[in-house]
Amino acid sequence: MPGFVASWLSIWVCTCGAVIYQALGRSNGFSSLTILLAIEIVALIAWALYWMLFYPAYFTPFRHLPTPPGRTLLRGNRKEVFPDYAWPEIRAAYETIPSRGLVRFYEPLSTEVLVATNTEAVKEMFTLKSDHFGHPKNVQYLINRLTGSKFNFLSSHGHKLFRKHLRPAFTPGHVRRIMPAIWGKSDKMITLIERGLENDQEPKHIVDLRDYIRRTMWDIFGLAVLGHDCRTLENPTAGARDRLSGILGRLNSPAIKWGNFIMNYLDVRPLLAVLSPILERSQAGKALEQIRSTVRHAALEKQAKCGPPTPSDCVAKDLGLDITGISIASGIFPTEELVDNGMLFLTAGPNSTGTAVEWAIYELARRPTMQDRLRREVSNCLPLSATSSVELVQHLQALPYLSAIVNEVIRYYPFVPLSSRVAEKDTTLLGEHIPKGTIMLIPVEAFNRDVRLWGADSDQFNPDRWLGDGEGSGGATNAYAMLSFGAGPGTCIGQSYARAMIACLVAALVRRFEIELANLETAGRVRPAPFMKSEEGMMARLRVVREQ
Ligand code: HEM
Repeated sequence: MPGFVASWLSIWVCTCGAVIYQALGRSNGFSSLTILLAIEIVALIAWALYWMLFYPAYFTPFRHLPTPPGRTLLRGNRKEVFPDYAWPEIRAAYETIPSRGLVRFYEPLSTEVLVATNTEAVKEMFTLKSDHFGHPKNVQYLINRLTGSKFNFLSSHGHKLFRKHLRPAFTPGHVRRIMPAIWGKSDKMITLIERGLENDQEPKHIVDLRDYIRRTMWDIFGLAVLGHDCRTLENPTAGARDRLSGILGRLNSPAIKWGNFIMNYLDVRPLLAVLSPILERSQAGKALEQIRSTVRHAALEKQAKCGPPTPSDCVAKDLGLDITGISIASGIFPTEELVDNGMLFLTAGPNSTGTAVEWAIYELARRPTMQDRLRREVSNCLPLSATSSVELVQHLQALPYLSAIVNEVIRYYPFVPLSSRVAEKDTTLLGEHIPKGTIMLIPVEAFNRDVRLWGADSDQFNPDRWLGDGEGSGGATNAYAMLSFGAGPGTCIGQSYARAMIACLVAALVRRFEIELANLETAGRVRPAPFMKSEEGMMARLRVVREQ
């Protein structure tokens, strides 16, 4: 039973009790309010004892499932009530508790969740019964607040339509067509970094690569999603991008931690709806509103070109290669849905993709031989003196070692290392009865590095696994071994874009610069947040590579 239902129920029962007590005239001088409070406190203690002590030990329907030892009432199976990183303890449970696909785990205050520990459980949840399992309400709320989009509340029918009509904008063939635009922005980034290096008198100039990568990503997404050049590379402080990055960076603030924690027990969405006008006036709200108005403007401009939206009319009007243009050409999305979709792409894409580029740079800086090998491959395809023709740029995507590095970064550094679902109806999983409301955790990082799925070197960063026989699979033995993009009907629709963007930015950087990190020792530290992101970013020392 969800916590908030139980608490409301107990309060309601107690209130009735107090009223009956009062009606029977047995108050003996105590005020009815005192009695009411006393009864409610006793009931809440009884309720807490039941859910924290007796339920996990005797009443849970999952009592036959294995569970990590050493649970405490306050912290559950965690070491802290507010751990900085949620995923390592879940990964440990995955790796150390023998199970047949499900492990029982207790969050602080003994909230019970189930951890999926084999690919069969993931396949059933993500693919075979994807409409039985949705995103938990706190995750939905967070996604909607961060993306400024109502997308996540789509019905499964709405979701199918969304996927069907957007598919043409996400095929590998379409992404190949926009590769030159992605490369153009990557090239611009290199020119600006070089200019910065030339203007600097310091021989040991340190470049904040995170900042360049973020700006480049934002510009690329502006083009890919809206056909709009945000020109953030040229104007570093332009627009809402910086404020939005700041907001995403504060995801582990105490307010968010507390909010998330409380939402495990109480449904506070009505309260948040009341607070909505205040939240909209916050820095985050204003940044999102500014981006939303840019998206709306771009969508309306394209719709105006189109006239009455029938697919054939719109295609003839050349709405561009961007995702919004293609969505309008489908003729099915009303303006506000176009805006919601645009917001989702603009807020979900740049951060995850930019983070993957950072991790690629980190690994290449740690391994100069790997870096040289990649530089040779990229320079053979696209020599420094060559004009970046469309064909050459498109060929980048087919470079085996570059693709191997991109795939390995995505495997080794999943942006969302711990994914979650909630059972939206009574259902079954691996033959277990799963009551509605059960929270499921999917330890993505543990699957991505599982020795049983990837072999003995599963915990090493090794792009070679994606070459030769491993091409396409990385040598993994199961289609559900890599979960960085999710799986099933809700899998990341933007993965071809992500791969193309990571390939272009990494190729452009490595082709032009020999990269060392000034903060090599500390750059690998992960920021406390739900995402796997470096705390400091990549502070690089760059040496320009000259034509031989
Ligand atoms: C390395 C980069 C990326 C990673 C690691 C990533 C990861 C993910 C994951 C794990 C999901 C599934 C979430 C879930 O079901 O819980 C997802 C969904 C999604 N992603 Fe990505 N993503 C990346 C890049 C992108 C890009 C570039 C775009 C847009 C161009 C994008 C757009 C989306 C959308 C629209 C969904 C929702 C799909 C649906 O529900 O049908 N992502 N992404």
